[in-house]
Amino acid sequence: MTESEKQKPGFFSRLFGRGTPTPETETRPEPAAEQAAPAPAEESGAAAEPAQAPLAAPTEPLPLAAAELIVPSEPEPPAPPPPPPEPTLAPRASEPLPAPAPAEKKSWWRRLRDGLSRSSSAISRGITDIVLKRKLDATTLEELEDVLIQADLGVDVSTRIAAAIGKGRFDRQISPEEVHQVLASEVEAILTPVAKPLEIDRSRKPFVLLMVGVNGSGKTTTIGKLAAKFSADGLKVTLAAGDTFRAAAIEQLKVWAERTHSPIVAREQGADSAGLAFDALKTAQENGSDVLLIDTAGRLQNKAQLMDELAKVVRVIRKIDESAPHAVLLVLDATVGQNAISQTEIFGKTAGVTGLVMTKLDGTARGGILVALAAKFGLPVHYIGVGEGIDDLEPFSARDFSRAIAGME
Ligand SMILES: Nc1nc2c(ncn2[C@@H]2O[C@H](COP(=O)(O)OP(=O)(O)OP(=O)(O)O)[C@@H](O)[C@H]2O)c(=O)[nH]1
Repeated sequence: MTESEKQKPGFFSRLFGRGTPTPETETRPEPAAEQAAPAPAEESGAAAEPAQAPLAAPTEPLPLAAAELIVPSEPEPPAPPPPPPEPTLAPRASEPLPAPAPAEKKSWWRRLRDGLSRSSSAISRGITDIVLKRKLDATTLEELEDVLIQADLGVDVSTRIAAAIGKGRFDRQISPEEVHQVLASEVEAILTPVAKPLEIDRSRKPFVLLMVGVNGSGKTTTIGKLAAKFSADGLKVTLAAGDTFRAAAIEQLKVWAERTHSPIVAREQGADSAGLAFDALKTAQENGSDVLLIDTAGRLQNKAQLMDELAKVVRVIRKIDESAPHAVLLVLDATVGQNAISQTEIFGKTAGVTGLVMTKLDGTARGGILVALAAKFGLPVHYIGVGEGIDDLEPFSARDFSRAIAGME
């Protein structure tokens, strides 16, 4: 273990949401990585090309200055403390203790509904405060619009929804439920065109999925969750630890590889990620994988370098399969709110993004950003994440999301 890894004791707890790592996991040598190591792509000339070739068509010059991508998102106010536990009567010594209820696994709808509760309660509170007091008029509608803007739905979407609420109801006293209904159906109408499942083309062997996104957006975790899903569907998956910038990202992916019994191609920190992707594609072809999931670095300190690196990864894997990558998924962290718009703009134009995954919708009041993104870019939304667990990622459903964010049961 390197010094830098030793200094990151919180990594495994972050990954699993619990205690310290098992020693085997940390120290286990990675056979697939060793097998992959002898044929570095840069030595084969693959990586020696100039970095200017287009990453994916259509490519355009970078639209924004590097500094814009670096802008940290405004810190979100912390979640309110949980309510104090209900007082309970201690059982008398003579009474048998009730058997502990088996921990019931929450349905996806419940997890989604609970996950989005910070977003939905902020909206619901705002709506109730406004419509219970007054009839619907221009001022009320403007206030409703403000509530939606504050929940990160964006100005255009909020104006559209406020107009729909006002339609035929002007000068009437309306109920919060009526507003929730309109909100849910307007949001669903915006989201339905983008709610598209990720199709794995089985004729591509492997189907190459490039995962992009800024540091900490949840890329590596999402790769792990996708690997688990694909494996459960009977697909053979290979992982490529292409975020060679961070030792922790490589280790994290190795853990997911172990958990999902997937081969992994990994190298030491600082290795050339394009060379690694090249080796990974070769390995995935040789081992008969159906899907190759490639992790990438997402550091923002130097945007041009980041994009060059992504371009190089694509150029190099196209030496083996010119149709690859078959999908480029941008992973976005919902908690960054409006910052997700500039991330989508930049990665969309320079990395040939074909679809989105939004993570961390749990515990944020900014879930409305997904609606703003859908309205602005129309990019397919394939999956959403509402937690760190292996099952906390599901295909995106416009209806479920719109009902959850509107606070409906
Ligand atoms: N609450 C919550 N946490 C998540 C979700 N998805 C990922 N995370 C956590 O977000 C943190 C960052 O995730 P990573 O997968 O390391 O992000 P990354 O984009 O690979 O980041 P780098 O490795 O730094 O490039 C981890 O602690 C994950 O467990 C989610 O849907 N909900």
